[in-house]
Amino acid sequence: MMGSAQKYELPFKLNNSELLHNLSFVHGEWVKSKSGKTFEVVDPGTGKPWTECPTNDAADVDAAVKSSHECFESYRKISPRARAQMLFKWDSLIRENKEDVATILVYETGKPRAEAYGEIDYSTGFTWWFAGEAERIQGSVFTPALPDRRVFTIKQPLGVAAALVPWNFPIAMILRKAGAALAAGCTMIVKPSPETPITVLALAYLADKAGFPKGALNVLTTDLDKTPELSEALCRHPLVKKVSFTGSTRVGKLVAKLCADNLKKVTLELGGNCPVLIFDDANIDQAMAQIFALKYRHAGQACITANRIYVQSGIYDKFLERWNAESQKIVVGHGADKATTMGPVTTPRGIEKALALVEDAKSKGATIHMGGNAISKDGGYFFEPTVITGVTPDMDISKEEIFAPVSTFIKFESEEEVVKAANDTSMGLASYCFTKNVDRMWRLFENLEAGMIGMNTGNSSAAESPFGGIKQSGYGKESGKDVAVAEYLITKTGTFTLEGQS
Ligand SMILES: O=CCCC(=O)O
Repeated sequence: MMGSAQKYELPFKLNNSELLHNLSFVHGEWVKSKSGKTFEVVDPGTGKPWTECPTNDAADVDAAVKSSHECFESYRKISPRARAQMLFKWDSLIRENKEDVATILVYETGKPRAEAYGEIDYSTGFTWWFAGEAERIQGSVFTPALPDRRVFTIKQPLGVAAALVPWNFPIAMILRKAGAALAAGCTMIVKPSPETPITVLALAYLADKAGFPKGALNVLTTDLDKTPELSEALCRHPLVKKVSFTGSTRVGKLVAKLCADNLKKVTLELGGNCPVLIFDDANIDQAMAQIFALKYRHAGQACITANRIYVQSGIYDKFLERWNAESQKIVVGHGADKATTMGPVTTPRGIEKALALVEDAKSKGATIHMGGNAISKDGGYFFEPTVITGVTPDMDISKEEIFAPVSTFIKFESEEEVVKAANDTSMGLASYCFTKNVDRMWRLFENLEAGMIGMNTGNSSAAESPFGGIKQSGYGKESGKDVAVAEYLITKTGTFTLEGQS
């Protein structure tokens, strides 16, 4: 690691210290930024920096893109089986280094170790899945209306892709995007979030070890200030043909605008404001277990988390009582502590936003049943598990992504009323419903406006299921059969006129 040993004390020890890199990775080399500037990587559980990474800016983009493009020219011709084998090798190496990768993840995101393991298991689902997908990319052949013609389609990789990824699930987001791109025959440049570059660099190191050629997966790190400049340079570079972004709707619109100038293909996984509908006839144990895990996953910092929990009046009091009792049991602490069941939020901005949302709700008449405050503990960014009732549509907390361990409850009477309320948002990422009435469930599946519907199910993200939203939650699909790899392919149509076939 560059100069960090003297400047910072590493707060953990790895079994395989080779995994730890804090320079950008371009064309198989560990490189500094042209400016030589760096930014600090902070442990959210203590607020202390523990390493630094290059602050790349627009001046660093061309070399990285040219490397990716040079690699693309040969990588596109590698057989799908060879691409699958590299993805499988990458998958095995990540699994072999699971303990260490989890440690880095804990010290970058703050999530508890058990959740870090969970993220790695979830994420290697993508490498495994896309290894399989690589060999199943196929075109078609058919006879059109004109009988002397034959039409065929082939699928070809788009070219260099750029991935702009968030900090909440840095392993899952990289493997979901890079898995699809590399399976398709594209190369990729990743711009990790400033909070989680080291996790991403460890994955790049393992991709290199897995045999991917130089330039197949480049990583350019940068800080918060230079993120817009670096991202814009990537979106505008003529050799970048595709951009995949996961993050806020506000930034997603900027990315779409930048890419629209050159009609680049874009996948946008944007904000969520996901409703949960729990009906009187639901299995309360099932709903509790599923939604509790969903809500408190990574201290509420998931785009598909439960943002608004609607409970029907017949079970409302009982459900709330159980929710409060379970929430009281949460042990908030550093992700590396064995007793911890919920870590800090990842950034101080997360604390500020949660406080502002709670304050706004309170000022508009909501009741705070528990929590509502930051926890001052060891310098970390901790927030109390918080339960709020009496939430109304005019409150910011019911309009915005909370991204903190704050649960909001709303009582409802009828299916019609709750569907209207659930859909009353510009977002459409995921919705969840709990009922044992099959007809109602089917209606909810059809009537809820979201890209993913959990039916008696909380978190349903999986490599084999298409992931993606509608409305202002974005467009395009990641993961799932055919659709995710298709985001990185073009379809070329050939038409052939056949003579002598009477
Ligand atoms: O936060 C967004 C991604 C969460 C997931 O993949 O389940």
